[in-house]
Amino acid sequence: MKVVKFGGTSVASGQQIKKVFDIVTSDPKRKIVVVSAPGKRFKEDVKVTDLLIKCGEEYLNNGSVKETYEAVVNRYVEIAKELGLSNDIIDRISADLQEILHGDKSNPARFMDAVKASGEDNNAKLITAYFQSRGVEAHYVNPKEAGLIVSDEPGNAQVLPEAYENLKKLRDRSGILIFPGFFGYSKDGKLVTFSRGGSDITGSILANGVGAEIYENFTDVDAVYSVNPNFVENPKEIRELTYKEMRELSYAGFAVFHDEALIPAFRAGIPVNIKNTNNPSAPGTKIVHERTDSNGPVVGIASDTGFCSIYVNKYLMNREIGFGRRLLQILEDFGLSYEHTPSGIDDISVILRQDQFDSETERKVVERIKKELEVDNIEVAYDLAVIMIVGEGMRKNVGTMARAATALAKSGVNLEMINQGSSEVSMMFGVKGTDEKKAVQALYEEFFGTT
Ligand SMILES: Nc1ncnc2c1ncn2[C@@H]1O[C@H](COP(=O)(O)OP(=O)(O)O)[C@@H](O)[C@H]1O
Ligand SMILES: N[C@@H](CC(=O)OP(=O)(O)O)C(=O)O
Repeated sequence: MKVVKFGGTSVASGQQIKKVFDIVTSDPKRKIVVVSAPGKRFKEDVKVTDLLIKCGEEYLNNGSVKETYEAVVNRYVEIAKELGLSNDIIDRISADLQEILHGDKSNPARFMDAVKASGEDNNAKLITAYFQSRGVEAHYVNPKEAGLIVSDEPGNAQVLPEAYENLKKLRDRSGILIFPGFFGYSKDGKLVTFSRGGSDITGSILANGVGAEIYENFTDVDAVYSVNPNFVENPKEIRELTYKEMRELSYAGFAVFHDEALIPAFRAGIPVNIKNTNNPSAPGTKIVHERTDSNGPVVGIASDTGFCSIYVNKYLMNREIGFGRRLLQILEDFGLSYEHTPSGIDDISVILRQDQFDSETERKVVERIKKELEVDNIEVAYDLAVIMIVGEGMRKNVGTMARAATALAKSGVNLEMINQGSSEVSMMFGVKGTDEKKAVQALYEEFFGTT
């Protein structure tokens, strides 16, 4: 049995959904189909999830959403028309959205989750109707009824262990099961969404639950490339990656697959195959425990922006027991999560995502660090980019750090910090956000270039 997930671009139009139908029905093992909300049809298009967020926020702020509401419904109307479906399905979708928008708003985060999730939920219903219209036995499955139980963290849910046992029962159902991605239900029955891009997570959970032989994740590229294709033209395709490599790369910016989506598949030893809906015969990229392919030391280069760093310096920091713990405790007291902590003998930097760090929080954090840790110097820097070079081969290869640092220096990029992951599968470079593209291109040329 295979679990197959189709991303937003694969279900963005009637034409795309016809491709989904062909792919699913071409292999009888493709039984469980996870779908996203309609995504972008072209570069400047807006995803239905983003329209829904706008719609929900407008409703919370002023109660008037006519234009945005119509923009959402129109996406489904266009799809239904292209697929030759009757108006019944559109009536169902409009009624559902109206009910959600007129529902309980006393908890805005919960309200927004319900609005967002309707994108995948209604698309799953529409796609089921299309499969049925083509004479195939297909059933829409609601995550509540299937027992996809998650933690009660709106917009950031995590699967709970009991979900897997519940989902196992899907194996016994007949026909093709169409399952909406992106959300589950808390123990007390409240709808909760995963973080953005979370339909990948749903697919992985289902693959684990039903013990699938493979989790196929269909998107709009032929493979995972060794670097973001928006930064380098025709980058090298990656045939095979280990779970560890893919997790590091997706965490660090490879938007093609959600970093949290690897764990459920990894735990059950289920390989993941990333494939292209527009070119399904291409082999795609396989994510496995151990790869046979021997790339060079580096398999991929990922980057992301929006980081800040808190640099702290204190003479004899290395001798002061508990310094690191007390520093991180201060951050924890403010509910701040950190990403990296490169350190030296007398100094340490803590890298955070800056969207959680406003000026008032910065003032209070800096004040406490100065007072409680009696540091010699503290500096906060904003708008950093973090670049990761990743590859299992780095464990055995000497000199990768030197090659990377030299390539960056030659291209005139100033390194703000360096960190080597303890697993030796990744190296992190912090640079100014404005240098991100230049740095990625220099590293790509060094490790994959032909010159
Ligand atoms: N290293 C990479 N390899 C492949 N695609 C990447 C990479 N980094 C970023 N991307 C982007 O990820 C996109 C696919 O992810 P996404 O837009 O979430 O698709 P979907 O709609 O299928 O969920 C690609 O179109 C590409 O622009
Ligand atoms: N539609 C949701 C969930 C998702 O996974 O979408 P996509 O498959 O288009 O990345 C989002 O945009 O976040």
